[in-house]
Amino acid sequence: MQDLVGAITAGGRSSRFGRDKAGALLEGRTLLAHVAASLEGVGLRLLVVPPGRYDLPGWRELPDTRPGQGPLAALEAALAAAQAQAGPVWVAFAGVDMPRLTPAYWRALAQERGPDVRAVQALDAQHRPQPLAALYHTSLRPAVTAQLDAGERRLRAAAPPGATRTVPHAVIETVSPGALQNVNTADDLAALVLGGDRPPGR
Ligand SMILES: Nc1nc2c(ncn2[C@@H]2O[C@H](COP(=O)(O)OP(=O)(O)OP(=O)(O)O)[C@@H](O)[C@H]2O)c(=O)[nH]1
Ligand SMILES: [Mg+2]
Repeated sequence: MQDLVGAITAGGRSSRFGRDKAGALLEGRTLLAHVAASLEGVGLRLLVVPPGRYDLPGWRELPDTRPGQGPLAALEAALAAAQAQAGPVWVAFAGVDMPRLTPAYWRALAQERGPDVRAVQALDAQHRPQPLAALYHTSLRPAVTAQLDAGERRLRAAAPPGATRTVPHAVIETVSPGALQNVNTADDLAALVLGGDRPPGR
């Protein structure tokens, strides 16, 4: 994991959750702390967030270059900073709301990197590629900038169809059960607390 840069995008409004979901507690730790723990082994840690919002030791705060423009804009900022600080490198890009991510999850994705690959994504139970909790190479930054300049805001646009590898859901469930569970609402969190096994609700 040392050769990965970790980036957590944490500038959302949690409008569906009703209060800042990054600070919500699950098993005595915040959701943000759970996600950060999954990336403890990476070489460089970036938190894309409005300045001063969180105190996350070991993580370097990185302000949005296009504040409030969503996770695709946060990915642009992360790829640019990763390239500037570490050169051409893979970025493990996560949201604040996937507390079941683990180092084993990221290792499973990292195994799919290759010379002609620019993004690696997990497939959910419906075989849909998951754009958060995915790997993106810094060489995608110019394409992401062009997409944003053209008005694109969907994170899923970042993964180039011809250069994206996917990891089957069955593999994900074997190495890191429930890793894709995503907390968008209070009910999603309650389901996790109860050990429920809902599909990701993004
Ligand atoms: N840095 C940054 N992160 C963002 C931005 N918008 C959303 N995110 C993050 O993207 C991730 C996934 O977004 P959502 O699950 O929709 O979270 P959200 O936008 O806070 O929640 P809703 O308001 O309910 O959509 C979360 O980790 C958010 O914090 C943004 O403009 N900048
Ligand atoms: Mg979400």
